[in-house]
Amino acid sequence: MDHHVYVYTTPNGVPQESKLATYMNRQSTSTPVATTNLTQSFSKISIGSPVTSKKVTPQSPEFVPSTRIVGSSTSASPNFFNSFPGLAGTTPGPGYTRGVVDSPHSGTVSPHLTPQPSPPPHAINNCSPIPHVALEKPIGTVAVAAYQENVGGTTYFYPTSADNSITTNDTSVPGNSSITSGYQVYPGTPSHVTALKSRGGNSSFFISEDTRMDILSRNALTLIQPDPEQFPDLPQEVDNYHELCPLEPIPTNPLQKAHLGYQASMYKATHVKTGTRHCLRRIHGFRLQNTKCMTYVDMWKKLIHSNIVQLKEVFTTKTFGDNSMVFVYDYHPGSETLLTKHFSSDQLNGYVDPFATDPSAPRPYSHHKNNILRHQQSNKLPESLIWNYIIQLTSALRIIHAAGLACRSLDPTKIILTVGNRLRLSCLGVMDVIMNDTSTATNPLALVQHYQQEDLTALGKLVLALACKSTMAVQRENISTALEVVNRIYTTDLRNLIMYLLSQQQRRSVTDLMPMIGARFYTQLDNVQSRTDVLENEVSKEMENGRLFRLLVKLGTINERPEFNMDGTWSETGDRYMLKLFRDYVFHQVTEDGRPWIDMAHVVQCLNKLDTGVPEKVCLMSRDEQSILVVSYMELKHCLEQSFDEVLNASVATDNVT
Ligand SMILES: Nc1ncnc2c1ncn2[C@@H]1O[C@H](COP(=O)(O)OP(=O)(O)OP(=O)(O)O)[C@@H](O)[C@H]1O
Repeated sequence: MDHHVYVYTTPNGVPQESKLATYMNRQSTSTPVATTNLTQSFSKISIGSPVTSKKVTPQSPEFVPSTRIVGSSTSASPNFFNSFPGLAGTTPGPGYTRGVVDSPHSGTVSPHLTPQPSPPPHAINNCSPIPHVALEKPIGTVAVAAYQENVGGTTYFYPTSADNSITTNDTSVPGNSSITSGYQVYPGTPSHVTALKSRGGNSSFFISEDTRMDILSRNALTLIQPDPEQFPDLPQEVDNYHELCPLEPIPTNPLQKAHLGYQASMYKATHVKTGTRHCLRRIHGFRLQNTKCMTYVDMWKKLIHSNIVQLKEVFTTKTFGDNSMVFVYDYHPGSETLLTKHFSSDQLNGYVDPFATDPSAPRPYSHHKNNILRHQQSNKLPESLIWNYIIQLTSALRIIHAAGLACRSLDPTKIILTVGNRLRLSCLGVMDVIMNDTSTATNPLALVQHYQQEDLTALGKLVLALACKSTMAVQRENISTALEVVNRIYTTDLRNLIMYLLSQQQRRSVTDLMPMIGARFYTQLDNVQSRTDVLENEVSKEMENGRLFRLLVKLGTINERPEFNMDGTWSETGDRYMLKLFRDYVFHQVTEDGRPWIDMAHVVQCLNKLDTGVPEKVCLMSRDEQSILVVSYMELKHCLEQSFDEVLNASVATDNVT
């Protein structure tokens, strides 16, 4: 059967029952919408294939009768674009403004198009001008009244409106004649980030595998719930928090004291109102005698810094079956303490604390010392890492001391580490409440200053312990050996810093440490900024992906919708029919021998053009390959927005009823 005879038998060239007819009806009845913004913004920049507004006449050289186009597409190997070089690619040539009638047949097979190669990167970036309009708003320019003309028995459809006159886009700075990128698209890894590739950069269009895995595991930890059989005694709700999940085995042995004689346990919990996760540090069996210490709690709550775990609130509760004091902090999933990271004995690697061997054993002292030295030389932490920690710790101490507070818990078990060696002080404010001595002291200021000096001594011990990879190294009897180890295997700067911190003769200050750190600050700053560059690039990729996701949600909401407002053909007619063909064009093309043709660049480019609504035209083929619609992305975008709004409005109306 000759499809074309059937197609063109009706008076206006379109069978009234056809999908195209319903589409054309929409065109003729649609109210032209405001054209100012976009046309103005398009007015200055020319694109590669300007679409002129001249009326097409039968004599026009580019006026190719639709029968030829359709006929070419019916062959086993239609090679549509190749047959008409002027139509190759997604952009029809100049003046190609007609629409070709649709067949009423709705085939189920994908149209056989000769897939075009992936758009080159420069094409992705610069193909079409980008109208700087809010992408979430319906496009405001497409006034698409249909014009039809019968020439020699063939009916041609083409828009008669502003659509055709839109050729340019002024996105440039006044006086600047450069053409900006055609539409929103991820422009590829910036060269300065490519240079950082070895340090975590990534050239894919998706988030890097390392970052993805980090985020995935942190998300999983954030959402993890305890097995109720394993923790039958966990309360359902404690104050404003629920979904409690222990972060460590709950101590059962009363002799197992963690905080000045009090047992302590840690939980992840969810705030009932905000839904945010927090970390609860519970001090078991603690009765608050004096509320004066709450002044310190308020001071701690105000302290915000990238190297401290912020204290959110403190409350007492009997929900655990005792008098417990609970300190609520930010939750940092996947943290591990400095102790577990660097000081735990690692049986697999054969790590044993060299200082732990009994110095009183019947061996010469020098033999023991040589053992330690040999051991440290092969196991030492990189000095750059130790300075990295020093910078972060002093950075935290600086603002703590400046706020008139003291850390009082500078201990490897109270410092947590997360990805990228980020370090945070995790137990702030607890000592001020438990000891409660700052509130009863006659001279609280002097007491705080005393504790600040203790912080600096604790910092010296911590650095020494890190340098020796041993918590035993800071014991009185080991200190001289430990310092000798530092002297032998690290720089004098590190030894001097430790000596300064451990010396009790002078009044020390955290600001005195800054010149000792010296130019290492610059190294740290460089590392942090480089990491920011890499992460910013990851964000920019995901920003584009998120935008495309929203677009796909809209398309998915419309395409193949079984019925809408009791209309079973809604998604197959009118604007939606174009969107269906567009979906086929983007996702369902097949090669000449029928294999699916999958090209991400094609998908991304098409979606980006749709999102922006560029004036560029696209040829959409019906599934039976009998007809072709030539529409602009601008028109497609208009259809998408209008159809989605229809569904959205209906959903709101339904919500109101129910
Ligand atoms: N703010 C936090 N967010 C997430 N996890 C944390 C947070 N603070 C601590 N943790 C984790 O909770 C666990 C217990 O922390 P805690 O401070 O009690 O250390 P600890 O080594 O058990 O010390 P202690 O022996 O004094 O109880 C550790 O694995 C730590 O990484």
